Amino acid sequence: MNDNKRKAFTYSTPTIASQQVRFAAVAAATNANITEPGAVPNATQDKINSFPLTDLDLRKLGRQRNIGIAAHIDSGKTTVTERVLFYTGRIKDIHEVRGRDEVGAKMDHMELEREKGITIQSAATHCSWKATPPTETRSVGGDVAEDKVGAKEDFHINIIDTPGHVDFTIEVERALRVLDGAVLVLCATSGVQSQTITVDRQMRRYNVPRVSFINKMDRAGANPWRVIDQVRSKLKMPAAAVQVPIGAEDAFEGLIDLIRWKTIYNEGEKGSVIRESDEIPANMLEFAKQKRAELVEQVAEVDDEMTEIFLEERDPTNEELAKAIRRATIKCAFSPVFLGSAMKNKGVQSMLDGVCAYLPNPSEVPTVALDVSKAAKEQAVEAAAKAVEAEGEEAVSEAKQNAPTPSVNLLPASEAPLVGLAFKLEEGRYGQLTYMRMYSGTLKRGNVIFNARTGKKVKVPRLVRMHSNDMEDVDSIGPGEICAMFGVDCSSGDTFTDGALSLSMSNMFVPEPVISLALHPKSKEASASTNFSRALNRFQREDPTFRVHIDSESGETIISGMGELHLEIYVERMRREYNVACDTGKPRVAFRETITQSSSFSYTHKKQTGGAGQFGRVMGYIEPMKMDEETGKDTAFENRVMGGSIPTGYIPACEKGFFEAIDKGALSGHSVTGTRFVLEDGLAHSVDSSELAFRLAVIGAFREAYAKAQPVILEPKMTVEVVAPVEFQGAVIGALNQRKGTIEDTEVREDEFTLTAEVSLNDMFGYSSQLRGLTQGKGEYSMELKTYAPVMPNIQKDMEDAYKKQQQQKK
Ligand SMILES: Nc1nc2c(ncn2[C@@H]2O[C@H](COP(=O)(O)OP(=O)(O)OP(=O)(O)O)[C@@H](O)[C@H]2O)c(=O)[nH]1
Repeated sequence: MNDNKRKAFTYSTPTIASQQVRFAAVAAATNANITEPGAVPNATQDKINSFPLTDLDLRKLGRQRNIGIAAHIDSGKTTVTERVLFYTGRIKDIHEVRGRDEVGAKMDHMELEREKGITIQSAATHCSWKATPPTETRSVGGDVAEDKVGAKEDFHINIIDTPGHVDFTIEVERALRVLDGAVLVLCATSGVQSQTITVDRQMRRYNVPRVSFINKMDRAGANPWRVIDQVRSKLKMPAAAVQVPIGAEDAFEGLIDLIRWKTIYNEGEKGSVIRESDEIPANMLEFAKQKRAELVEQVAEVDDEMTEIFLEERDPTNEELAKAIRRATIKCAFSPVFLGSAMKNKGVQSMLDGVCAYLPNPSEVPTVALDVSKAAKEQAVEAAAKAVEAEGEEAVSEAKQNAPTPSVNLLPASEAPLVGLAFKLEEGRYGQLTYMRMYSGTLKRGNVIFNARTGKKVKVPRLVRMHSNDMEDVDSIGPGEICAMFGVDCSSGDTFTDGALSLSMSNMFVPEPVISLALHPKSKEASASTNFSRALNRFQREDPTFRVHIDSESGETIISGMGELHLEIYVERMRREYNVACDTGKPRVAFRETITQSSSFSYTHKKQTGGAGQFGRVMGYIEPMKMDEETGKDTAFENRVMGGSIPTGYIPACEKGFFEAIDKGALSGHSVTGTRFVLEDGLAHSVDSSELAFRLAVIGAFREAYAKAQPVILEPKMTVEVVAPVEFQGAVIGALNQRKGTIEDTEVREDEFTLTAEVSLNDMFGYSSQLRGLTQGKGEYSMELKTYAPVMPNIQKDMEDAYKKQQQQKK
């Protein structure tokens, strides 16, 4: 080991000059579509830049972290969060998830969550933490030091504990959209699981840097090195441990910190006292050296400065190493791995130090907003036209239509114009609670703010900070913070400003529901009561993946969502919170239809019945469309009509017609997805044309084109992951084969195995009770949407025949 100088590790509180450099660096590193502030002459950007970060802002932001805790189901997120709250002094005692004390974890505050022992809604909280920098010693001299951690407040951390179950994936999406960093919790035995892969994908979608925490080091079969290998191979994320465990499984005692080169033991009541020592156990010295070398090598792969040090064959100083880890983590190029056992109260404080040391503060995360002002749009259209001026009129017109909405970079300056994103709504005991992430400016109680989507003004009567379901009133909230407002009417995803600038934060990815069921109140009184519809309205406003519609044929209320558990929870909440007990129909898979090739249309809708006629002619084509990764949308209407052959006033009616037409596909009555409708030309009549005529023309045109575009029926294919004791492996495989599943991977560890298979959702009904029966209740499974794939031709034929018969009967 080299003579590591213990220089003070700064948390690199950014300077104003370094801000500009950072934007460029982070933008390049994360591949984000970011314009460097000031690079384009832009009045809005100039205005934003005229409110630079003050020294006070920088000091505050440097100590601010907004983090999420995300993982596969049951990895221990809630248990970890509970420990964090205890060690930071936010809660006075620890209550276990499904604990015997019947209190339940603080963060699982819904009655249902405590009963089922799962997290359903993400909960927000905040705490203060006196972090020990990775290059400093916890003690003030002496070999062995004791320090009551958390005694002195320092870093301010907002935490969101998210559900692990895939049915509640929107909660994870929402949280990651507004967080600056995350802790990815992994189980030391089960490693990277299916939902870990989903969470990883979501983190990448929003460029969220993460530290990893391998939990459950006390479990039989715990093997952090295998888990780290999986993070590298399955998640393709360079990662290395910054700690080495002392002892394993039952004998897991403590950790060796590979940067500070110290041993760490949790002692005292519930592990709240940390004992540190410079003495590395002799039998571990070689191994620890080897692991530190591995850490340096991994970081050198992704950080230029560390590469140089590596090539010089020099041992980096602790400070150099910690800084390189920080740079690489913020670029999302590396994840430092911490180890511990939340349940046995070990390692959580060091992980928290890691959050403060390696995850970015709000000023280090590029924040892009769309400039939706009229002036900016006009400027963008002009610039787009100018760029293709030489290519002729058609190119100019196309460029004008496709001109992107200009974007600007926000700075989290407290004096800057206010911009905040309402990322989550919750109807609580005291009315609607709107969670906001503040991106710039300061929000004060009593302020009047503007909803960028609706243009409506609202007054903020009450501002609170959340601590699970408890709240604390505050007078103002600064940039980079997370808070909640009371009494502000809006939808999830709305942007709020103070009216000084017309800005909108980009949209959130909303996955489409995969399952639906019919729902009716058990009693006539309940059906007539307003509670039934009030509950459904509330759930829809809170959760964009929960949808309700009335089936036009049966008149039944149909609810759709992300899985059986998702819908089951809402039915249960309806009974408990609204006193409406409901009967449900059999869950049905949300099939879809799509086209497999382009086809053109030229369609005239013409009706001459006495008085005014109807006339509308539309020409163009439909084509397959891929899903937009950012928004999750895969249908679009594109207007390319030039020269006014269809008057612009009729275009919205055409668009309406398209969305009406795709609501029910011609093959099976399921909605049509993956389709773009391009309207190129048409004809109108000065007297007989109307909005209705064009709407009907588009519906007719779509039908004509659809039949020629080789349509197919799609079904959701799921990735199913089963973990069970080895003796049940044969039975589990047999049952999945019967369900026409394709086994993709099996991994056997000492006494349990993990199996991954692809199975149609339609073949998965009743699997949880079957698995319970097959494995004496010891098997667990999780399931998530992998893809939509065409159903087998014979099934498509059966579905088409059944739909035709149903249509004929109606006639
Ligand atoms: N052996 C062991 N068990 C743990 C540890 N941490 C959590 N558990 C247990 O694992 C189970 C799941 O823990 P939770 O904290 O609810 O996990 P979660 O990830 O929040 O679960 P969901 O929110 O339902 O996804 C509980 O029974 C915990 O007691 C640990 O360090 N070691």
